[in-house]
Amino acid sequence: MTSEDRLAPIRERIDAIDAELLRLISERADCAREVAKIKEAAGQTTHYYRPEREAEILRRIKTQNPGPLEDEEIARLFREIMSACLALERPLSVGYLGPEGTFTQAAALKHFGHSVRTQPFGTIGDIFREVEAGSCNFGVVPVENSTEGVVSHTLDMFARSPLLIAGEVMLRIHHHLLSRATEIGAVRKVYSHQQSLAQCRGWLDRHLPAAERIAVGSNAEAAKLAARSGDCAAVAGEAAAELYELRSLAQRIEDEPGNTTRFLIIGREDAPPSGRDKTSLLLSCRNEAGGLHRLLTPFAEQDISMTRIESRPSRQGVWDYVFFVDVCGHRGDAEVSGALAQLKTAANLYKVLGSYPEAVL
Ligand SMILES: C=C(O[C@@H]1C=C(C(=O)O)C=C[C@H]1O)C(=O)O
Repeated sequence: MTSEDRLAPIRERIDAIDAELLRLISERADCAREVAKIKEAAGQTTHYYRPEREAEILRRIKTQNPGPLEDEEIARLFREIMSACLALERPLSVGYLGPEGTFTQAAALKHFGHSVRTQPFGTIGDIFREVEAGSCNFGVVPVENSTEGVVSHTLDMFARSPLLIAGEVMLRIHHHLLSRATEIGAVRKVYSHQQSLAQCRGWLDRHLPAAERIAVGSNAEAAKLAARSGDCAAVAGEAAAELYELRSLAQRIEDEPGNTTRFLIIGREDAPPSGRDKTSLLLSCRNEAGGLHRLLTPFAEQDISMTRIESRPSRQGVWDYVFFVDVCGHRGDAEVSGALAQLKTAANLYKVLGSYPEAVL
């Protein structure tokens, strides 16, 4: 039997499976449409997106996955199916820190899938404003260990904004050397955001010791500049390569291979409980011995783990600080709401920034 003979029946099976998949996906889309009708009748007209429900579905898919596809891979496929089903009614509009090709755009698509309408904005402040005004349903902003260097700006915006956090996204950041040049030796200038240059310093020292390094506003901006001249390169992500038609001369050039950036989804409301949630808070205490310790004691007493604490100058007094705190659990959970009630009376400043599902993908 030739290999063609052996392939034929397997291909027939694949065709039959595809037909079945198509039928099932269409049936699923019909169900999502029914859900939308019911939500519409109940007066939910701005959007039908339910972050906690999507997180539950993705978690379940991952635990039920029989293989051979990886959990992450199968979840990504279902992510796209849900995104397409949701867009049937009205695609969500999602603002992100642009220009096109930034890691923030990649984070937006990872979280919402490719059927949303993404819209680039020049600054984090613009994204907050557009979501507040209702011209975008959600916004995506980098917050921790960011490659775009805007962590503190995002935190400071929360102090002033009524917006809430509706989700988080973790994105592995891989940097590539992108250029119109055909070989690394031809590169005289390297553009990138200063944090990306810093994250690839070792590689650049070894492979391009003589090239000038130029810091610009974003990696996408760097790719745009690199596209203008044959002896320039950008350190940027894969999306920028495609967008600006650049060759990837070296891949994954970051010095730390585990490099991950965390992004937040901001909206006019946060998310109902999904079973595995986080709550973010903005707090400050009196500037006295043991002040922070007393402030955080309710979490310890209720056995609530804190996943992050970040301090920022309050801008009100020279030595006053505000703290951005993330804890495990939803503000509606008994332990968390008990701790928050105690905290509220002890804190100078107390603001819940939102409860939302832990990142699944
Ligand atoms: C179908 C629903 O609406 C949307 C679509 C979902 C899906 O395709 O599974 C899940 C949650 C919502 O974002 C729902 O609320 O169940």
